[in-house]
Formats: sequence, structure tokens, C-alpha cells
Amino acid sequence: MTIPMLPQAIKSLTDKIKSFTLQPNSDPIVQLSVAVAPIPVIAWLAAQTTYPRVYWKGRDTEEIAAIGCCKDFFFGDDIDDIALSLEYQKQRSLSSNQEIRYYGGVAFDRRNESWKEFGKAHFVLPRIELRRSGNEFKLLVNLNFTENELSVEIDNALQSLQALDAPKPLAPPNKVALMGRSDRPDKHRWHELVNRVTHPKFIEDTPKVVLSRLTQLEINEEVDPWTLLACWQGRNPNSFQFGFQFSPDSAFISCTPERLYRRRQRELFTEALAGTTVRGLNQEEDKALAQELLDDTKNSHENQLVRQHIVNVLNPLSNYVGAEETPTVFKLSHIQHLHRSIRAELKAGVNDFQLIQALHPTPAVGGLPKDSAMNFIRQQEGYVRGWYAGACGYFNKYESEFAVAIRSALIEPGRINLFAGAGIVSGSEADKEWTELENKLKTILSILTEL
Ligand SMILES: C=C(O[C@H]1C=CC=C(C(=O)O)[C@@H]1O)C(=O)O
Ligand SMILES: [Mg+2]
Repeated sequence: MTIPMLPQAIKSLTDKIKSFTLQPNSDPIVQLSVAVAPIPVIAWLAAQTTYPRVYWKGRDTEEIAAIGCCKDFFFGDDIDDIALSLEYQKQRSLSSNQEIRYYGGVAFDRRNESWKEFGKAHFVLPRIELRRSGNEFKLLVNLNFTENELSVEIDNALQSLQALDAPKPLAPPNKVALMGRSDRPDKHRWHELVNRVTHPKFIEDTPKVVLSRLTQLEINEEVDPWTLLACWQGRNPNSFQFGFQFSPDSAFISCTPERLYRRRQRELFTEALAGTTVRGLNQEEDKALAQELLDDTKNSHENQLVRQHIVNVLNPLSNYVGAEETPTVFKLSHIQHLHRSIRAELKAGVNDFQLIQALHPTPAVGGLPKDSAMNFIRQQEGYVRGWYAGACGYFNKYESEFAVAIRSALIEPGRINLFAGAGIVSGSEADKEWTELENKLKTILSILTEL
């Protein structure tokens, strides 16, 4: 049997929707899908004009583009974890289909203000998804009968399918002309902050604070977030790549090496990723730099604190937790990190909400102890992190995956906001940590500008 091309696949999905009937005991959330011949996933997403638009690619061969939504969970100003947990439990009970997924994110700091459309937590059940798993592609539609009756929901789904645009090839992005750049905190303030955190009295109680910086680039031209993400993906294919765009005016994209966790039923995979150096100009130099990183006390301490904390918070939720004793080196296009894998077997009944609460933010982006580091960041950093260093991904009852939204950018009209942080521990020096921030921006800057 030949797999249908996109127009035929849309037609057969349309027929499926038209002939759908709700059985007396069927779930109120239903997913219908058809196989489709290969389509470049990001290019398809970039061609669409419906919002929200979501892109997700984890470390395996699965890639997803989602558009529109049939349920939107937005937690703007006031959210408490109890309300969030109740909503989460409710959704979990509405469908037994393992393929139904909620995509979204949680801000870095749920107790501080966040970005307008992104809020403190924002998840969607998409209307339409294009999913690639290896070489297999499928187009799917979700129907949500919890709020609309059958005919209304079917009409909505049909309209969304009709509104789909054909994919166009992505044009390589032009280099942008920078009209201005500003850093918050600036270099002077960065020195002050690092010196405060590394003061022996402070560090005795708070051994790690991950300080970060917002770099704003002023531009005159339009930058397509999906084209930018596609290029970024090409540079760091071993990273997670994702993007969320809730309206035309702002898109958050990330090409992050850091997994928060991957859960399959009760099996959990997570990691400690912290400690950084640059890549060498040749293989020999690269190897020497990696060895230096492995031997370096400050970087080892940075990573070890993350590993220990993750093990500690997972212990009460798990029957078993195992973490690599010795780190390995995780290489990206411009930098390399220390990495330790961690695996856990969760206790029965532990859910994603509890996992995010326990794990996020890890000391790779927050610090240690969590509350004291978060307070310092909240009071001193001088800008709102929003979803930078937040947790983004998807979940359902059976499986989930979340990445830590570092190496990320918020694209707005006339402005690109870039973020970079560095773990400040005993032995950190302000100048070196500032250079580490610059190194973390190199890949995205090399795509955007003539470096
Ligand atoms: C907070 C960031 O990186 C974290 C992840 C890996 C290495 C890090 C470091 O060496 O400082 C950071 O903890 C960032 O890139 O914004
Ligand atoms: Mg570091």
C-alpha cells in the first residue's frame, strides 16, 4: 500500500472525522490519525498561520509539529500548586489513549512574574499534529468533547484541517544587522553579583547560585523563529529542539542539551549537566580541553552538586535511584559540558506533576539550597527569566519528556532576547564566568550575525 501524500492524507482524515460517532462509553478526548508520506516537519510548521504553533524534538528520532488547540491550560498570575495538580489529575483521567499528549512549559520561577502569553505554566492539547517517528509520519487530529458537543467539535476540527497551508521550503536566514545590544546584568553588575555569591560567608550556606544574563539584540528586520530553530538544530543535533509560539508577536525557541527527565511508565531517566569549557580547534586540543574539564575542581564541584541534589530529591519518590559516579563529556558545537546520567524506578502512583515539583529547577539552573538560591536570583538578577531555564515538554499518563529551556531565545518584533547562565560556586571568578556566558551564546550568534 502506498502512503498518501499530504493532500490525500488531509482528505482521508477529513472523511474519518465526518464519519466519527461517539460511543456511549468512549473517552471524551479522542484522537484520529492517518499515515502520511514524509514532509519536512519544521518547514510545514513554518508555513502555517494558526496559533499556537509548537515544535518538539527530543533525543530520539521523534519529531512533532503541532498547531491550534482544542484545550488550552494557561496559568497566568496566580497559580498555586494545588490548583495545578488538580487540573493535571483531571486531564489524566479523560483519556486512556497513549498517543494523546499535552505540550507546554512551566516558567523558571512559579513564584515570580513571567512573560505575558507564556505565563507561569501553559499547556495545550493541540488540534492538529504532524508526527515523525523515524521514517514514519502521521497526521492527527484531537477532538475534545468535554466542552463542545459532537457536531460543534467536528466542525472545528474540519475547519482546522481546511485552514492548513502547504509546506514551503525554508529559505536560509540572512544575517541580521545589529542596531544595538544590551546586557542585563551588565559586566560591572555581574562582577558585583559573582563576588557576593562567592563570599565565604554566603557560600557557606548557599554553595551554588546559577546567575544568568539577558542579552537583547535590537534589529530592523523580521526573523522567522522556525527557520532560526532549524539552523540551530543543524549545529547541535544532539540537543533537544523546541519552540512555542502562542501569537504572531512572540516565539520562544530553544536548542538545549539538558534533559529534565524522560519517563516511560515508572522508569525515569534524568541527568546532571553542569560544568563547561570550549571546544578545541583540532581533535588533539579538543581532547586536552575535555580532560582539563574532567580534572577541574570548580567544574567537578558544579556538576557533583547537581548530581547529589537530583539523587536526594528522587529518593523519596523512587524504589531505586542510580547515578553515574564519574562524569563523561557532552560535546556541542562551541562548548562541552560535564554530564552524569541518572536513572530511577519510580514508586507506583508518582506523577509528572510531582516530578516537576521535585526536580525543577535543578541546581544546574537554580542553585543550592533551592529556596535560598531562588531568592537571590529573584532579588538580584535584575530581569524576569520567564521561560528561560523553565521546563518544557509534553506528558500523558504513560510517558513524558521535559527539557530545561536553556540555550534559548525569545523572538519579538524588532528584538531578539538571548539568555545564558553560569553556575557560580566556590572558585568561580567573575571574568571567567562572564566569558562562559559569551561562549554559551556563540552558536546562536554565529547563525544570526557575522561573528
Ligand atoms: C544555565 C545554563 O547552563 C547550565 C547548564 C550547563 C552548564 C552550566 C555551567 O557550566 O554553568 C549551567 O549550569 C545556560 O546555558 O544558560
Ligand atoms: Mg559553569
